[in-house]
Amino acid sequence: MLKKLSIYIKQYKKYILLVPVFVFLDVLCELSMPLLMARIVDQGIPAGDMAFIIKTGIFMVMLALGAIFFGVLNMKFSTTGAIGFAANLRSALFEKVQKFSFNNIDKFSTASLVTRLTNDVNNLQVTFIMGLRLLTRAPMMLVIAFFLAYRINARLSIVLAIAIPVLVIGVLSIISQAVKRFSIMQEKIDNINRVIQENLIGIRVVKSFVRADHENTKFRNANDDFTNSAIRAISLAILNMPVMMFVMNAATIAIIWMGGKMVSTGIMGTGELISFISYIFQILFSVMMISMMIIMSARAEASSKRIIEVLDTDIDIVDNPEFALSATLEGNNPALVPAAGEQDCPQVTAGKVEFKKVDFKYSLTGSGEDVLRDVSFVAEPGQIVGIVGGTASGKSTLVNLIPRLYDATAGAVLVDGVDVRDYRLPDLREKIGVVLQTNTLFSGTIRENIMWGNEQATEEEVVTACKDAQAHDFIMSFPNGYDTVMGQGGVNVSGGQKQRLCIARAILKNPKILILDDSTSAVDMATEARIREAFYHNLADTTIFIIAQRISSVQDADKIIVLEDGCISGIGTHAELLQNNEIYREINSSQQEGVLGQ
Ligand SMILES: Nc1ncnc2c1ncn2[C@@H]1O[C@H](COP(=O)(O)OP(=O)(O)OP(=O)(O)O)[C@@H](O)[C@H]1O
Repeated sequence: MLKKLSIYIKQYKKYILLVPVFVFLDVLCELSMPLLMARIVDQGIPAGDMAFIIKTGIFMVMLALGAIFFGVLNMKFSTTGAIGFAANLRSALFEKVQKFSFNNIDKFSTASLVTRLTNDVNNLQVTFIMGLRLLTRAPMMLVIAFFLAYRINARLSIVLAIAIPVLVIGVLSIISQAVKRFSIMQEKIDNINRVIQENLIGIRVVKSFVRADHENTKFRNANDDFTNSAIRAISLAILNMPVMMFVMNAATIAIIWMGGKMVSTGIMGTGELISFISYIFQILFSVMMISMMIIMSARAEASSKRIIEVLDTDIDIVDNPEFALSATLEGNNPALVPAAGEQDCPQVTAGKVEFKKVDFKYSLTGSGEDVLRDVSFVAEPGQIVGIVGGTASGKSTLVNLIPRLYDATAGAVLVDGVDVRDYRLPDLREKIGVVLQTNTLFSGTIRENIMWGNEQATEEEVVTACKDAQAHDFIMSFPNGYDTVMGQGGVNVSGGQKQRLCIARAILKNPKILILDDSTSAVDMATEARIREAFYHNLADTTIFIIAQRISSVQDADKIIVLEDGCISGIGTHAELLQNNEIYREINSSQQEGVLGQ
C-alpha cells in the first residue's frame, strides 16, 4: 500500500529525506541539555564556579535555540512534503475520476468519491505530517535517551530496561483493540458525509417536500452512530494514559529510591540523578508519541485503502489500444501521445449512426435484466430521429451508447461505419453534442458556460448558437447579458432557460451528432417549435436524436423510434407509425385527448 502511494511523493522526496537529518540534530540538542544541567549541579554549584555555570548556561541556551531552529526546519520540510504529497494524490484521484465511465461512477456513488478526494486525502496528509516527524523523532529520542541514561548510570538503567518493555506491551495491547474501533469510526464518518452531501445536493427537494424533520432524524442517527463509535474507540485509547502514568511513576519512584541511595553513598551526583530522571520522561514521552502514531496510522490505513480502491479501479470504457493516448510523464505534466499515428485514428465525418442487434444491461447497479434487447436501426447523416416510449423503456440508455457513456453488452453501435469502441474517446465525443436529462451549468458567466464545449468560438458563433436555442432574447433581457454570472448549478435561471443554455452549449460544439434527451421538457411548445425550426435550417448536416415525451416534439422527425420495454416496437415517420404502430397511436391519442381536454 505504501509503495503504491509513494509515487505521489515524487518531487518532494528531497524534503522528506531532509526531515530525519533535522530531527536528529533537534534530538541531539534537546538531549544534550540534561547532561549540561547535571554538570552545573554536580560541578559548578558545589565548587561555586560562576564562570563555569555561566559558560555552561550559555551553551544550554544555544542548544535550546538550536533545537528550536532544527525543529522549525523539520516541521517546515515535513509539512511541505505532506502537503505536496496530498496535492499530487488529489490530482491523481481527480484525473482518474475524470476517466471513469458512468458504470465506475455508479459503483462508487458521487458522495463517496467526494469524501475520498477530500476527507480521506486530508487524513493521509495529517498522518503524513505527524508521522514524518514523530516516527523519526520518537525512536531516535528513545534510543539516544536510553544510551545517555545508560552512560550516566548503567545499574539504574536496568529499571528502564524493565519499564520500557512493560510499557510497550501494555500500550500495544490497548492499541491493537483501539485500531479496530477506529476503523469502524472511519466508516461512520463516511456515512455522515453521505447524509450531508445527499441532503445538500437535494436541499431544494427536501424543502419542497417539507422533509427537513425526516432529514434531521436521518442525520441525527448517523451522527449518534458516529459519536458512539468514536466514544468506544477513544475510551479505549485513553486507557493508554493511566497505563503510561503508572509505569512512569513506578519507574521514577524506583529510580529515586535506588538513585537516592547512590547519591547518598557518593556513587552518583545529584545532577546526574536529575538528568537521569529527565531522560525517563523523554523515553516515556517517545513511547506515548509512537502509540499515538499507531492510532493515527490505523485511521490513515482505512483512508489509504479507500483511495487505492479508486486509483486501482479498472476503467471499463477505454480507447481502442491501437489508437489510445498514452501519457508520457514529464515532471508533473502528462503529455498525451497517440500510440498510432494521428492520421490512422478513425474520425467522425458524416454522423451516420447504426445500431446492430444491440443488447445492454447495467452490470454493476442494475437488476441484472437486459435494459435494451436486440435494438437495430440506422440514422442517416443529417436526419432528425425522434425516440418515444413509456417511462423506463430504455430511451436514455439507448442514446448513452452513442458517445460511449456505456458500452453495449452485445451487438455493436457504429458511427460512420466504425464501431464506437474503435474510436479514440476524445475523437468520438468531440463530434457528439449531448444535452442530458439532468442539465448541469457551472459557476461562471453565461458566455463561459456556452463556450465550455468550444473555447475557440467567436462571439458571433456564440450568439448564433444561442439564437438557434432560443436563448439569445432572454440572455439579453438580463442587465449583464452574456456576462451574467451563473449561481452554482445555474440557480438564477429557470428550468426552461437552463435547458436552452445547455442546448446552445451543445450546438456551439458544432457536432456531427446532437443528442437531446428530454431536454425541452421545461420549454413551452411554441419556443420548442422555434428550436426545432432552427435545427432544420441551421443544423441540416447534423444527425439529431430527440428523446421526447410529447409527440409534438418529434412528429416532424425524419424517423421516429418507438421503444417498449427495451425493444423497438416500431420505426417510421409520424404518419407511418400512426398507421401501423399501436403503441404510438395510443401515446398520440392520449396526448391529443389531453390537449382537447384543456
Ligand atoms: N445507472 C443505472 N443503473 C442501473 N439501472 C439503471 C441506470 N439507469 C437506468 N437504469 C434502469 O434502466 C431502465 C431504463 O432506464 P432509462 O433511463 O434508459 O429509461 P427512459 O426510457 O429514458 O426513462 P424516462 O423516460 O423515465 O427517462 C430503467 O429500468 C432504469 O431503472
